[in-house]
Amino acid sequence: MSDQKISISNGKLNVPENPTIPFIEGDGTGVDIWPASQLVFDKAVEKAYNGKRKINWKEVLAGEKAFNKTGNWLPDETLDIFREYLVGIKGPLTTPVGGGIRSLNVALRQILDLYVCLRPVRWYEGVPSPVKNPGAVDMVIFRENTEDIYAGIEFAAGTPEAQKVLDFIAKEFPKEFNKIRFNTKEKSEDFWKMVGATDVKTDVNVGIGIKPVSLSGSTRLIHSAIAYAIKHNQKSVTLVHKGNIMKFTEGAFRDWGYAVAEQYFGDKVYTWNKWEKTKKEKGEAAANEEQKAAIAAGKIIIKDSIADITLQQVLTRPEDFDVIATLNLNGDYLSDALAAQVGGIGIAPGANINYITGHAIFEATHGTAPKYAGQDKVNPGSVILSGVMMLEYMGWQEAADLISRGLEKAIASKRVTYDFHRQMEGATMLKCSEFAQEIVKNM
Ligand SMILES: NC(=O)C1=CN([C@@H]2O[C@H](COP(=O)(O)OP(=O)(O)OC[C@H]3O[C@@H](n4cnc5c(N)ncnc54)[C@H](OP(=O)(O)O)[C@@H]3O)[C@@H](O)[C@H]2O)C=CC1
Ligand SMILES: O=C(O)CCC(=O)C(=O)O
Ligand SMILES: [Mg+2]
Repeated sequence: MSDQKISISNGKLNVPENPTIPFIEGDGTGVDIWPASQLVFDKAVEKAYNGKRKINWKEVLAGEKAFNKTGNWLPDETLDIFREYLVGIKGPLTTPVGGGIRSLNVALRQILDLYVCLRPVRWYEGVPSPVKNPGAVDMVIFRENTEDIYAGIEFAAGTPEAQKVLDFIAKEFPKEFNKIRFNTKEKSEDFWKMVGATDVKTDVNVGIGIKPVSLSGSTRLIHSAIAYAIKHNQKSVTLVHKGNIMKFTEGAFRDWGYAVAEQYFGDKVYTWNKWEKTKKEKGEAAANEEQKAAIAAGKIIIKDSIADITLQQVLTRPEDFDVIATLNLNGDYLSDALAAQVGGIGIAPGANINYITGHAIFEATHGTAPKYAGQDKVNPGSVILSGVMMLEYMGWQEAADLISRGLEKAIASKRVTYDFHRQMEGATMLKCSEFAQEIVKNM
């Protein structure tokens, strides 16, 4: 098949009839999920466009497969191809805990500057859920994808690098240095007894991590979230942060968020920042009246919520949340927690997008689930729905709709993979590949 590239001009994607789309199969359960997903995508495109359109899949390497074949975890060629072809899709990649390589998933997002991690969370009729009213869960998470502690600026305890940073803080910021508990490696025997250990002779003590959060990084993420809320007629955007504790990173994210809303979106939005101002000047009743009028006029409410209570409230009052804009780590936690409410991680899709350059890589929210690798067992729904997001992004809505419908019907007929089967009464358990075929049958 000829090599046709997706391109972008004046902010609009140009998608040829037979676009080449690079994909990464993924580690672990990637070998099961990818072929199942590709089958669904190809059948949907064929059915929607009677063979007039077809995706030309191009495998690119990353993770274990890349390392085994090339000695490199993330070959430059893979990055070049994603740059060149604009839109791609990937399976999960393994990241070891503690030592070893840094996350390839995070590296792809950072190197290609895919600053929005977009994770919609909605319920499909019939999907088993631990909450009473899963239908009320309909949120879209905009997770900042390039900064925060994911920048990976960390120094292991006991290394000369960590010591250098500690020495710098001791010299330049003595007050802050004293806030670092156990800031010296000189410890007496009594000290080690006090922490519950004996016989410890080690230089290892304080590991250091740095959390960069910028005005530019926050602005572009929050701008995208509000623009999305306007385009999709959403009622609110909630800025989720832990700004009471991390004042100049997460607190700044909130303040910059309100500034973005007021500066760029003017009378399309009403912010809680404005509510506070009116309350101070004219009292609470006047502020409430102002907000009520803004809602009646169809304005989007821009509000904020502290991260810990947010994790409770998305469970207890999900109808209060529409679009959520948040920092990288909060977004990671929130997306797995929210996925649980609507059927779990096996059906939670996502996309990494740069809305300016048009680059996008679609990927599941879950990881490699290594204990199930190669068993043809896990739910391919998360990658399949990420593919639905990709088709929508390309403007191939008809193919996207066919897949959504096929998935809904497969679930309604209770023919599902193990994760849904264990929560459903009277369901038939299908393998990963069989569930994909079931979706195709129901398209
Ligand atoms: N973007 C990416 O590529 C990501 C990669 N990772 C990486 O994946 C590896 C494993 O991470 P881990 O924390 O175990 O998280 P995983 O998401 O891989 O797995 C955790 C659990 O989630 C459930 N699960 C995961 N995938 C599916 C699926 N397709 N269908 C049904 N259930 C599923 C399983 O639950 P149960 O046991 O209940 O059946 C599984 O044991 C790590 O190396 C991590 O860094 C993690 C997240 C994202
Ligand atoms: O990169 C990883 O291994 C984990 C990433 C992750 O948890 C996520 O993107 O949600
Ligand atoms: Mg995660």
